[in-house]
Amino acid sequence: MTAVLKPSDALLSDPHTGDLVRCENLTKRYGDFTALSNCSLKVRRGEVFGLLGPNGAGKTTLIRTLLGYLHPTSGSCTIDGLDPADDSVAVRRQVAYLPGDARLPRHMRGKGLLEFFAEMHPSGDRKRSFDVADQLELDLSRRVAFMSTGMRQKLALAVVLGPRTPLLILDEPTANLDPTVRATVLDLVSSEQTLGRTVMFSSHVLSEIEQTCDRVAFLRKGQMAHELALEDLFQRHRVTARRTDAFPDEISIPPQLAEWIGGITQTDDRVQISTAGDLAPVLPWLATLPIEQVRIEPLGLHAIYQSVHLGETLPQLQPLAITDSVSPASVSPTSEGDK
Ligand SMILES: Nc1ncnc2c1ncn2[C@@H]1O[C@H](COP(=O)(O)OP(=O)(O)OP(=O)(O)O)[C@@H](O)[C@H]1O
Repeated sequence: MTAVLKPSDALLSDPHTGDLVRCENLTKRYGDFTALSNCSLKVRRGEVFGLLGPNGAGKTTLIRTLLGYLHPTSGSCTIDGLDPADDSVAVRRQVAYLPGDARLPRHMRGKGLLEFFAEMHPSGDRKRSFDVADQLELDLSRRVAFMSTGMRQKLALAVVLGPRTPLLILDEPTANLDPTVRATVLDLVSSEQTLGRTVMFSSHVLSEIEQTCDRVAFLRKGQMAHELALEDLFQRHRVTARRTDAFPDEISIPPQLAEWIGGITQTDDRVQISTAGDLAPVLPWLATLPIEQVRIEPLGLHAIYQSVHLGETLPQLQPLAITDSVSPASVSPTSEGDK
């Protein structure tokens, strides 16, 4: 399903360019517990930015600090140059926010609720909210109390996608939704970008981030562990092949390919090579290796996520050594150029 919002609906003739969101060394402690530690981040205008991280990594804390619901322990953040700690009302005018645990008045019917929120928000737009509800095939005649969890999520999305704010922050927008509706929500997110809005969203579903985002940040234990442009990810591949008997214990990477080839990992019967960048210069070299049953696959966010989760530090633009599918104990000899 495709969203029907038209570019003519755009409010966003924002003359500014550059970063809409900035965090600098943001730290948030709850008592003795550090939920965010020295996080720095920039979200450019007009991009869809994904926040990834395991449960408890600090995603919601970061989002709520950006909105001024929480005050940083140290460091700073701004939205459109405004500091939410000083000017949270002005910041919230710029942002439509879908919390992970959106609570809606249970006694209201869907229709009345959308009208109410459209009137409440300075940039509210009743028609857009109703359009979104329609695309999500939501029955607005029901009371919130009698809606299923997924229906309430749809209603919350219709509330949040209505106002014409420059920034949209969605905390797990597709939680509790079936696969068809998830796809519609991702289409809606992409439409918002077409309309010129900047979108930040968190999700545990890596394929959604891959499909929708321009850049992604990985939070791990409150720290900004890695940032990645998806364009860069799509240039990374993993070559897996069976070693023939002629395969040497060590192979050397031709110097002219050094910037394309990352880790080489070998087990008894197979070899795995990670690449970054255009495959064209690498293929002729691969063809000279004594290997067979060659498989080349895009690296994918999952492999990166696993590496970040395991605490590896990944270089931004250099080739990656991803070893998630090979037990380090079984690797022999361990790689050349491996991290
Ligand atoms: N009010 C609070 N008081 C104390 N600790 C808190 C509070 N809110 C969050 N935390 C802790 O801060 C850490 C980060 O929580 P946060 O909700 O930001 O994580 P998250 O990445 O959004 O997780 P999830 O993916 O599970 O939603 C967690 O360890 C959590 O227990």
